[in-house]
Amino acid sequence: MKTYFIKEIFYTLQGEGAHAGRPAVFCRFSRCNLWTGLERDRHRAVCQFCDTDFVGVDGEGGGKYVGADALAEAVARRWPGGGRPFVVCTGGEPLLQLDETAVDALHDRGFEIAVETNGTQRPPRGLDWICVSPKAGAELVVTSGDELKLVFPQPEALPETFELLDFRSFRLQPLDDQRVEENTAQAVAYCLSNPQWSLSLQTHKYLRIP
Ligand SMILES: C[S@@+](CC[C@H](N)C(=O)[O-])C[C@H]1O[C@@H](n2cnc3c(N)ncnc32)[C@H](O)[C@@H]1O
Ligand SMILES: Nc1nc2[nH]cc(C(=O)O)c2c(=O)[nH]1
Ligand code: SF4
Ligand SMILES: [Mg+2]
Repeated sequence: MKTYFIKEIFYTLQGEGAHAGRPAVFCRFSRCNLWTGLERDRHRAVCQFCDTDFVGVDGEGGGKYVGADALAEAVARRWPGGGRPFVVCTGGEPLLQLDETAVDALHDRGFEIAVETNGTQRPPRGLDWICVSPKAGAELVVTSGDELKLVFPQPEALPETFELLDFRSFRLQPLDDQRVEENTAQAVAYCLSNPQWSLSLQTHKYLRIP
């Protein structure tokens, strides 16, 4: 049986994108192909702006889950009951580990399954919502999906490069770094001039929730 390496599993509101405000269980997979997650490696990573700790399995609800049923049970235990159960698989890069067996196990427990991915790995069949966030310098292999959410600005990944791809919506998410306010103003201006693009705020950071 396959072992899934999970940093943390927690229940909160989806903070970003089209589903912002929706209650969701977050399943954060360990590891990414674009950064080791170690601060000493950040300067030489393909993706240098990551705001997330995805190293190891030591977070709340984290662990090494042996088999898809064990993982899906751990996710299901976090859902309070009622509504349509919703899980957001993120990371790290979830598509390094999330496979069709895990998708089936989550569906068996009634979950609608969303993923947040950097778009460099082919997704398993059956996902209900695919949000791709392209990274400058990383080859994009997922060129269709539900939502394209570009962290902005990335000088080597301009919005124009993506706007003809097969996504149902296009969003700019201001880069959260020391210049987040300028980045946000620039993203607002870009959306106003290019109305194919909408703004995605990381509302959980304003709300101070996980
Ligand atoms: C931590 S990533 C994990 C999923 C996947 N590896 C990816 O990059 O899409 C989750 C989301 O946060 C975004 N993100 C990461 N660091 C960010 C930052 N400093 N500012 C804004 N968004 C950020 C990513 O682009 C992605 O949309
Ligand atoms: N509330 C909340 N919403 C999120 N949407 C995407 C997140 C992520 O880290 O992938 C995230 C997160 O970490 N927290
Ligand atoms: S691809 Fe995603 S998880 Fe990996 S370093 Fe970049 S933002 Fe973080
Ligand atoms: Mg996050």
